[in-house]
Amino acid sequence: MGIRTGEQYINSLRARKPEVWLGGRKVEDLYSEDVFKQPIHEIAKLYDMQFDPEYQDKITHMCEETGERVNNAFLVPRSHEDLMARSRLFETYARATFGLMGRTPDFLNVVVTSMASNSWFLDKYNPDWSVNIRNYYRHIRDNDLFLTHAIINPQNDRSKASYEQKDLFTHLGTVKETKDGLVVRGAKMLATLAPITDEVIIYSFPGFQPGDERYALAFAIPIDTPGLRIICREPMQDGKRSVFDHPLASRYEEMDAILAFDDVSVPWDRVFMYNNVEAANSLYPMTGIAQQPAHQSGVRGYVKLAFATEVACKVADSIGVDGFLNVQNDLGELVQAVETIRALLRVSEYEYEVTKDGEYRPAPAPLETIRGLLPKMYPRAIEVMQIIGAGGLLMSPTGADFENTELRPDLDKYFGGREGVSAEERVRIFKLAWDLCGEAFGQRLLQYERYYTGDPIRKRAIFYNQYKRKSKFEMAEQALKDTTKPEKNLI
Ligand SMILES: Cc1cc2nc3c(=O)[nH]c(=O)nc-3n(C[C@H](O)[C@H](O)[C@H](O)COP(=O)(O)OP(=O)(O)OC[C@H]3O[C@@H](n4cnc5c(N)ncnc54)[C@H](O)[C@@H]3O)c2cc1C
Ligand SMILES: Nc1c(O)cccc1C(=O)O
Repeated sequence: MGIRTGEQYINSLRARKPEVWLGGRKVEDLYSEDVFKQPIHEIAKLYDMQFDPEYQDKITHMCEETGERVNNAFLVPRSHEDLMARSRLFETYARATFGLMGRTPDFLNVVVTSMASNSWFLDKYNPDWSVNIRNYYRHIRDNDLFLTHAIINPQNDRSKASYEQKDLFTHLGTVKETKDGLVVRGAKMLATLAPITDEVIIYSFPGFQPGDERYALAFAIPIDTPGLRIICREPMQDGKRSVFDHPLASRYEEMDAILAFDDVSVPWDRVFMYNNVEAANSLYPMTGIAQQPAHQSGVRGYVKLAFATEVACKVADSIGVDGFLNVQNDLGELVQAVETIRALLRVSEYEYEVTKDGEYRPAPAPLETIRGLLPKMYPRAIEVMQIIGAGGLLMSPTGADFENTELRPDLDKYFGGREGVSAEERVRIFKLAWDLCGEAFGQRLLQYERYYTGDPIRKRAIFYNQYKRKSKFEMAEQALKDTTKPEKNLI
């Protein structure tokens, strides 16, 4: 089939009945559920872009294996141009959602592409596993599927390993093998957008110890597999708020969920590994599933930071405060942050690596630097927005107020901005800002930037340790050598 339309995505969603729990009840019809309606349409728009002549060649390509048109997320990069083709896809999808939706289909499709194209390392453990992941890649590529993932254990007692938790199956683990496959039980988090996806893939960050065998597993199943329960967090909005009042929260809410597996059967052909601590710990380093998706999240994070910066600038301009030195200093800092991320992305794309199998990967150090900087830069952009918008952020009337003819003259008089900025224009700008910096929706966006890639503190520590392993500290050694020379040799 190859690329599918938004309508095809929606139709397949409507044909499924995953077990989704929301606010204490089972959702009967996902598509009619207010909270999911708009996000479903935002994802559908991305699918439709694949058929739009303006975007088609930017975000899709002809698959060599099938001769069908497929999304660039499924492209195994074999040249610098391929890397840039992916970059164009990431930026096109990110711009379509202002970088506010982190887990658009491209993210996990890139993960699976990387796993499949580097699956050879699994052969030494079980050749079926690498065959399975490659077939799975073909399946999602040729059906243009949308995946969620859950790679973290629920936060129960982080001071203990999985096998030491109160119940052996608090964290997701293998219960038994059958002739048809594995039976798995327990929970995994934090599956963003799970209710409105086609499939879920389970794997884990490295860090397994002996004793963790039953938890060292990776597999993928349809999201409506019997026994899989999707427990949604409290929604950040009810899905009925007006686009005028909540221009972003009403459209880009990404639901997050815990996945509880109640003796779920995973067919053998969907098992990518199990019962193997060494294989599970090798998954990240051997497959590039840190590097390739970091390219997507770097581009998306760049667009999101640039968007937040533009909104902060519009807030300042609309009330005439951007002539003040302190405001210019803060806004200049945000623009420099955006430029820093843009530059890091370009460095990662131009100083690419080529694996021994000829796969092109963006350079890891600049991408890891983005991962280290964005969790500080994005919250700072939000803080600057709050500081510049000040009391006005809390003082926006509603769209309904603007429609009231008795009230309207007062609104036009008291809510107008600087010369040339009408009341409605100023209020609209402030509402954009409030969704980002005041609403629960905006707080989630901030938490996402802090944690989407794991704990930023431990990530930075790993980054430093890798630097230390590689670096010979040559300049420092040279300077030390110079100062140990006898004084007479120094000029
Ligand atoms: C909005 C959002 C969306 C997300 N979407 C997804 C998704 O789609 N799929 C997915 O799989 N994951 C997703 N994540 C989850 C993300 O991967 C985790 O939040 C992240 O890895 C951090 O893990 P944690 O939340 O369990 O925090 P913890 O690991 O529990 O950390 C809690 C605190 O304790 C400290 N801490 C914990 N353990 C240690 C230790 N051993 N040493 C030192 N300090 C420690 C941390 O520094 C931190 O301050 C998402 C997260 C967010 C916030
Ligand atoms: N955060 C990630 C994820 O959830 C899956 C795969 C990779 C990453 C990452 O940031 O490296």
